[in-house]
Amino acid sequence: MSVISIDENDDVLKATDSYRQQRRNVVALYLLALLVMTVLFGWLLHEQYQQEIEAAESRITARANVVTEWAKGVFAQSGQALFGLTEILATQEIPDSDNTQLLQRSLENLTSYLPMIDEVGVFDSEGRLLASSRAGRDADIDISETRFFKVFQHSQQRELITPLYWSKSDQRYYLYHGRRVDTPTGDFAGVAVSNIVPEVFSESLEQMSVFDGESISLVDSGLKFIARYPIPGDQFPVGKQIESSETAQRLVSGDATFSLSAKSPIDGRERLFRIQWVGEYPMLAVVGIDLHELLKAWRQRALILSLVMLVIALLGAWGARHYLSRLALTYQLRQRIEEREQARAEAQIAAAAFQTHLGILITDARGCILKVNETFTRITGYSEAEIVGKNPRMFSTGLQNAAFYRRLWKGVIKAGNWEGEIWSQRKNGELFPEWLTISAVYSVEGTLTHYVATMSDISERKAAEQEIHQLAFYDPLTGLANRRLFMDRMGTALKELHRHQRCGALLFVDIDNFKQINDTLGHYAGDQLLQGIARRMGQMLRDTDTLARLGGDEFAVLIEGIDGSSAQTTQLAERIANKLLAILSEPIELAEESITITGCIGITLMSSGEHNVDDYLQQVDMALFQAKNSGRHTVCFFDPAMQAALLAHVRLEADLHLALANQQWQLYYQPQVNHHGTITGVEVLLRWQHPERGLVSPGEFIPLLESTGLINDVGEWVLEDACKQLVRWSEHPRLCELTISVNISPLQFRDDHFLRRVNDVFERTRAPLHRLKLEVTESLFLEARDDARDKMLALKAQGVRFSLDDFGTGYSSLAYLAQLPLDQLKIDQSFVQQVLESEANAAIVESTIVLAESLSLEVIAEGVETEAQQSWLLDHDCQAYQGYLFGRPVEAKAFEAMMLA
Ligand SMILES: Nc1nc2c(ncn2[C@@H]2O[C@H](COP(=O)(O)O[C@H]3[C@@H](O)[C@H](n4cnc5c(=O)[nH]c(N)nc54)O[C@@H]3COP(=O)(O)O)[C@@H](O)[C@H]2O)c(=O)[nH]1
Repeated sequence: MSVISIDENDDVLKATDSYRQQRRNVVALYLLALLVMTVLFGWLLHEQYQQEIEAAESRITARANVVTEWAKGVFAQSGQALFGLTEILATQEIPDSDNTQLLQRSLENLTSYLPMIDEVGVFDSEGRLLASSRAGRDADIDISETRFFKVFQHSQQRELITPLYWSKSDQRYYLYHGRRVDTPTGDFAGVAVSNIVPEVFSESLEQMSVFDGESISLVDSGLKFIARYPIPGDQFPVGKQIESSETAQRLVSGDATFSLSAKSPIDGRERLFRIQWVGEYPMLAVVGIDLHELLKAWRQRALILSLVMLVIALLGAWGARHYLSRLALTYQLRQRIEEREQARAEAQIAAAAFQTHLGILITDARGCILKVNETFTRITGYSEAEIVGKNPRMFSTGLQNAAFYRRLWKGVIKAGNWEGEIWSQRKNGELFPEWLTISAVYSVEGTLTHYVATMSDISERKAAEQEIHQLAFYDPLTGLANRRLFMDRMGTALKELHRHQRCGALLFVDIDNFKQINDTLGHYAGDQLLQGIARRMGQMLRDTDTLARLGGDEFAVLIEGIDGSSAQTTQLAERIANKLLAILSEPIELAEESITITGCIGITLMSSGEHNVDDYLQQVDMALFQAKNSGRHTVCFFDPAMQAALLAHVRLEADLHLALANQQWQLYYQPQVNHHGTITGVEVLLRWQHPERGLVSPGEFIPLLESTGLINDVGEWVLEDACKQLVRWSEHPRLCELTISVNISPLQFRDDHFLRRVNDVFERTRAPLHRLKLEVTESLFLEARDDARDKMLALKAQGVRFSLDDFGTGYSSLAYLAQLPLDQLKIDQSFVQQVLESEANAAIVESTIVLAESLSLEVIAEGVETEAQQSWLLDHDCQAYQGYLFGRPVEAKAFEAMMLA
């Protein structure tokens, strides 16, 4: 396995890239230098070539000029001779054929001093030969039909030279130079013609010195050779036609002088020619220079330069190659060094890795242990010497079956490795969980060579996981499932329930007065109690049931998988609940005391319906609430009606929050009378004018006001409204004596701000406080008695009076009652209404009246509905009454109307 890091791989790749880049740069540089050198040398050679050509051109131009001038001289000489001859003939008239001898002699004289003229002849106006410088010339010669003659005959042309003309009679070429002869009167008299022989020009050209490869030619207007020098071979072919369309074209286009390169028709050598007309004559001077000869020196220089370039290129190539091979060598060396470094690093890493916190075990392909590391020894307790040569099978614990190992090896063979949790054993026999990975190692050829196993002891981790699991899902005090696990089990149970169409039951168990036990015996005892209860309930329930502690003294039991009707399930759940209550009520030893407790159980049945976990929890909660409300040691099943009531309760509570702001509160007044039947005062009773439900009774909403804390605000409103009423009545002569009794909830009274709020009301209303009576109940004095008493005293000091409401229903300490600043005892209507039927009630009422008398308190009986009841009360010295007999609670207006009627 390679242990080269990604960074190192990057370095290797970078080095390779850099090497390749350098190699490319060197090659590119060399090619660039080669290109520059080639261009430079090429330019140099081209320049030199141009110079050679230009020098040659100027040389042949000068030579052509010389030849031209010279040829012109030849024609000028011929012309002068003819001019002289024709002038003489014009003045002396042309002799007739009979006396031409004189003329012939003249002509002979003429040719003797003009060597370029072979013959001079004179023709008459009919074209017949009159005389010739050549003796014995045939007199019948007639040139009248020649174009040459006709030019003179039909025009005023004075002089004309022909191109090369083949003389049939002489069997040779001539250039004929003719001049018109006129009569003295100026008419056409004939033509004097001189025959110029081409050889004249050849001989003259021979006199010229020419360079190697240079040629000088005279060519007629029909591009036939007249003369040339030098002449290849013995004889020059005068009249040889030159086949050069380019030359012909240039001549036709009117070029008087031009240069061109062409192959010589004479010797076949490539030449640069200078061609120009010889004046006005039908002759061209052509000077050529052999390009091969001309460029000989240039070619030599080009060759030398090319050789130099080749040498430089070769040297450059050699240098570049040398540099590249050095570069390659450096790169290879560097690579080798890096490979060696990497190999060393890998070896170090491998060695370090082998001594890792993981235990490592290496076997050969047959599973024979070859090597283990120190960590392995530390984990298992086996030293390398003890284990090498053995098979790892020795670590198997038997906790994994054969199928497990089959899967394991299948994984190793198929995927090349396997990893997982497995139990192993140490040398001392201790079993421990380990995380094991097994990798198969193959050679380059693909043969299995080794197995490498790494292992880590995960016993601590497992223990920690177990602890975390325990903390997360179990109650640390009782070891029972906690709320989270219970919810989870509920979810699973519901799914099972739906799948198998079974029933289940959910029970909530609550210990009665657990708080008191905690408060009185201490939290340690409370904990012991909870542990004891948990143990007992756990022993009683089946393993398939789930018992959980949800918090505080609240336990939950989940009973699953009940096969049967809902009636059977109900019976079973009830039986279990009763058993639970029974074991709860068994005495338990706590803080060296034997305690007996009771509990309440709420039950809801679960079936495959539409309810979810939350629904069932809500239902069982309600059932428990119901059970608790029904008294101690009770079992209650969830009842949908109960749910509806609770829902209504919840809605009512929501509406209550809006009632004050929406002015939905009203005060009703119920009269209180003395034994004469005179109304002495009223009790104000709160009513809630609900927008949908109509008038709601205080029995429904006062507990809600108390549980929500709204009682303080609403109670303050009642007091303030009552005080305002007192103020209003105090101004009315027939109402000013009335007292008003206001009910004060114990919660309201106990509030820290009660006194301040009441005083604020008094401040705001300025009510006559001696007519205000506050009705308090006995429950006010169950706790924080002194505080209640202090508040009463504070108010009493301002003139406020107190009535003890519902007297007889509580557990008041009479001794303490005596210490309270009370003014009145109010006998509860439950006693009053049964006073005639129940001796016990009558006895209570009687003793209450006596007690009030002994404490110097007034006494009033409430709930008086019949005259018999009033009569009985009067007989027993109760002289104040309240009840439907004297008037139901009514609105202020109705009450006032009744009073004033
Ligand atoms: N803290 C506050 N408590 C209040 C306030 N207003 C009322 N209450 C308390 O609510 C309870 C129920 O009151 P209510 O429904 O108004 O019933 C009162 C009378 O209507 C009823 N009564 C009076 N005479 C008779 C009778 O002859 N027969 C009969 N069946 N009932 C009768 O008794 C209730 C008055 O009781 P009490 O206060 O004990 O004198 C009730 O406990 C009220 O105290 C309030 O503003 N604040």
